[in-house]
Amino acid sequence: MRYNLFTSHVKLTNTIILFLVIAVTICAYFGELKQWQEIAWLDIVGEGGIVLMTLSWITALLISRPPGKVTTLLVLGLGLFMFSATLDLLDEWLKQPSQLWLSWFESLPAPFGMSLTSAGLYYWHQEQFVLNRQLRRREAHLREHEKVCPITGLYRINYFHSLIQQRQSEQQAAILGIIDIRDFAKFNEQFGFSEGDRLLREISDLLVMNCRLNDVLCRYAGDCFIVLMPSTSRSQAKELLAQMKAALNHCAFKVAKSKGAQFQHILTATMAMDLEQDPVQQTSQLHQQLQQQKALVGAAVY
Ligand SMILES: Nc1nc2c(ncn2[C@@H]2O[C@H](COP(=O)(O)OP(=O)(O)OP(=O)(O)O)[C@@H](O)[C@H]2O)c(=O)[nH]1
Repeated sequence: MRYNLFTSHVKLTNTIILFLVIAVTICAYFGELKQWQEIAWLDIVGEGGIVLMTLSWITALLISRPPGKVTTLLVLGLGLFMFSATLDLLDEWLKQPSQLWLSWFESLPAPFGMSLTSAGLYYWHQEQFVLNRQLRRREAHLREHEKVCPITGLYRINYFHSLIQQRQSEQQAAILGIIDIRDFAKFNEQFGFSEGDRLLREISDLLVMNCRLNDVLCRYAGDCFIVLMPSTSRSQAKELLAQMKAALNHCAFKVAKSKGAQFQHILTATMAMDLEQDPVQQTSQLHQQLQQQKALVGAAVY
């Protein structure tokens, strides 16, 4: 999710603009234009770069983060640093009178801002710790957010393959499970693609809730999910998948603009992870097992 600078962070955005206006006003009011030959262009490039980079960091923070203590500390800290840097930059064009309060005004905000940024980073670390706990069961040893499915928030299948590889290199056994929603194409046709997306999101949340702490759930493709269950016997894995199936079967999904609830029909399959076989082959073998089950139960299962 991206945040709007002018609606989600209106106070912080105004504060940053105010910092810039104050810096320019002070310099314009007290300063005196320098002669052309007195201007150090190299300093302008360096100091201008610092101001622009700080502004771009502030913008990136405001776009990426929700309002709250961490965002406020980081943005105010960087804003004060940018304020000092802007005064420093404008000095290159304007001679400032050597008044003590003015030099304090230029020097003090930067260290104060850096202290605020440091406090913000400390709270960010704590926030991330909590988020990491929430992310368990969705990811294991890696974090590569370009591999995450934006609809369900789950990692895609290539991440799952890297997990298998990792376990193979550590000679650690696991059971692989697959979960498929029946007739999802019909659901899309009947209620629309965006309701289909919402159903996929709800299903993945429910599946994550039914996983144990060390299991990792990923999206296989379309309406199919795959789970890695470490240190698990085949019967435990079957029991776990039966619980997931029951949870999904009983979930009364309320479709927008429809009075009734929709219940899902689920198929699952499991297999023991092979410590030697190629991960891609293993997951497609598991998917094939599922297809065979589909062929066996056909449409009569409902
Ligand atoms: N809403 C939505 N639909 C998707 C997404 N990805 C794939 N699909 C749809 O999911 C459907 C999957 O179709 P199938 O593989 O035939 O699955 P199914 O209709 O459940 O059929 P069975 O599993 O055989 O019962 C297709 O209609 C795809 O267009 C997605 O991200 N969002």
